Amino acid sequence: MSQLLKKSVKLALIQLACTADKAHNLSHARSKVLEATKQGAKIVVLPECFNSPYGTKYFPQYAEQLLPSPPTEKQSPSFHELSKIAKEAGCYLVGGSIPERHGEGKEEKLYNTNLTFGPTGELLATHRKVHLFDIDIPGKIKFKESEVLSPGNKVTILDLPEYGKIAIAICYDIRFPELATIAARKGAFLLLYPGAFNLTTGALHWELQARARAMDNQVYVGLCSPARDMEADYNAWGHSMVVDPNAEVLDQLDEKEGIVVCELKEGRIDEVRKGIPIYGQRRFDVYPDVSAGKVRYEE
Ligand SMILES: NC(=O)CCC(=O)C(=O)O
Repeated sequence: MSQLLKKSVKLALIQLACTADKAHNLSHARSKVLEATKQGAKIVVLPECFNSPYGTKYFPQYAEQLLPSPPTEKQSPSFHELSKIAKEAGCYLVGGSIPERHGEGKEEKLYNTNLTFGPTGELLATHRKVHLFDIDIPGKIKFKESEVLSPGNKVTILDLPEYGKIAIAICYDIRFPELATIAARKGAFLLLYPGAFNLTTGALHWELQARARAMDNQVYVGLCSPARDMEADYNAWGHSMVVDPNAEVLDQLDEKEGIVVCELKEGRIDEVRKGIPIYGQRRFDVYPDVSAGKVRYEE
């Protein structure tokens, strides 16, 4: 069996206390990433909307232009700061997400976009949230990202030469197991979701979704939330966590700011898949319509 994870690696999830002050969020993110890499982390993840409040009214105000790439400092301070942080810390930096503005006038669109940088500061991948968070649970929570955001249209998988492939998606994307399954079938050892669940759905589904994606695909899963702020319009669930390929929670935070650092072990995926060998037992002859088919993805 081929090793999906070529060598053990430490993953850090930074549950950042995000504020309305973008410059502060960026410098705070820098100090937390450096703290994580001092603990040996080589892959570091920031939360969804880590440099702005989370809410449809905030997205236009905080949006940055990313294309054509590279943007200028003025067009995207976050792009430049994340690139510098990745280089200074010498890590793969999965930069949570930021609101992105693309196009002008009637053509203008906003996206919820992840930027991922490599240890020399180069941009490795972008992922625009594919499934927008539109829900309405009477008396509990109503949220409609699609009022202001447009969806992305690809599965995002990237190859980290020393370790193997990882996949990135954003928050509500986790509810659509197809993205995860496609990424795992294409060889990802780790599925990462910067995300900001809330007090209603977080309690119900956050851990369940993380463990389900790990169990279905027998890969590592990391969910990285902002810290909870009860003064903010949107109260994030927190509980950033790492789940192993056997769907066991390796570590998780509570709702406060913090860092989770976990070692992802070479050989663990193979061990789990050997014990419960669903990978070799699929019956695509019975359900050919759910095989990967024509999927738009980027490596
Ligand atoms: N930011 C989000 O996409 C939130 C998703 C969420 O809370 C959920 O229940 O799903």
